[in-house]
Amino acid sequence: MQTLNTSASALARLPQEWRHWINENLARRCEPAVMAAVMVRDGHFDNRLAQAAIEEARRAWFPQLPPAPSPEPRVLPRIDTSSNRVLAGDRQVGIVLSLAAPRVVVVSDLLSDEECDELIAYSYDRLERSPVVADSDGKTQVHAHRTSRGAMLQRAESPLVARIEARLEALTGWPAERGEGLQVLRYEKGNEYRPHFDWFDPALPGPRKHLERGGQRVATIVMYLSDVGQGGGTSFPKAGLQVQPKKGSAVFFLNVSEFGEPDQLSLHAGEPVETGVKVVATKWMRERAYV
Ligand SMILES: O=C(O)CCC(=O)C(=O)O
Ligand SMILES: [Fe+2]
Repeated sequence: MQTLNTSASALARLPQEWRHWINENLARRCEPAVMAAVMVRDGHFDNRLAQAAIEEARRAWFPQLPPAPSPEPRVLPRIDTSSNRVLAGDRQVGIVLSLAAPRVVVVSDLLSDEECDELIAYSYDRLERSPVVADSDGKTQVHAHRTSRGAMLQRAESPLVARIEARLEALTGWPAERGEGLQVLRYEKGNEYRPHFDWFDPALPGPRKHLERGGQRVATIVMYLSDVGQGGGTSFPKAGLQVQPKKGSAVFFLNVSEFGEPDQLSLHAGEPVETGVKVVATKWMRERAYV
C-alpha cells in the first residue's frame, strides 16, 4: 500500500495516469467515494490520500461541483476491553485479546457448551455449500475459495437464536436489527475460507448492490461452536494474528476504519481444517437496520 504525505499536494504526488483518471471521472460526475474506492483497490493508494487528491482536483478543475462531504468519525460496534471481564447481558464474558489495528477482540465464555451443541443440532439439516457474492452482478455463487457448508438463520427465529443475538447486542452495543441473521458454518477436513474482506467493495457493481440494504458490513463476530483438532484457525494475515477455535469463544473484528471506510487490514481467513470438524456461527453487523 502506498502511503504518502497528504500535507503537501496530494494530487501532485500521484502518477500522471492517475491524475488523468481523476480528471476524466470528475468530468463524468463520478461519485468521489466510489473513485477513492477504485484508487485503493487498483492503485493501492491509501484512502486518505485518494480522497485528498480527488478533492484537490475538484477545487482546481471543477470548482462548480459540490465538495465531497468530509468523512466524520462513526459510531461503530465496540467491546469494552478495559478489564478482563465484561457483562454481556445475561452472561459474564472474558476478554482474552485486544488488538488496535485492525481492531480485533477475542472473547471467551460467550456461549455455554449446551448453547453451542443446541445451535449445531438446530441448523444441521439446513447446511448447504456456502456461497460468495459475485463481483459482476452481486448474486451469490459457490466458489473454490469458500468450501464450508452453512445455514443462514433468520433473526430471532428461535428462542436460542434470540438469546444469543440479545447477548451480542449487549456485548457490542450494536442493535441486533443492524445485522444479518446468524450464519452457521461447518468446515470438515480441508474446508477453508481463503483470505477475504467481509466489507462490500463500493467500486464493484455486484457488491455495491448489497450496500443498498443496510449499508456496509461494519463488523463481524465469529463464534466458535466447536473445538477443532488441528488447523481451522481464523487468521488475519496483515496483522500476523491467528485465533484458534475454542468452543464457546469468539473473535470480533471491525471491517471499516473509524470513518466507516473499508479497512484493508481486516483481511482474514478461515484456515483449512486438518483434523476434526470446526463449526462457527458468524454475525455480520451492518451500518444501518437490515430489513
Ligand atoms: O471460519 C472462520 O474462521 C472465518 C469465517 C469468516 O471469515 C466469515 O464467516 O466471514
Ligand atoms: Fe469473513
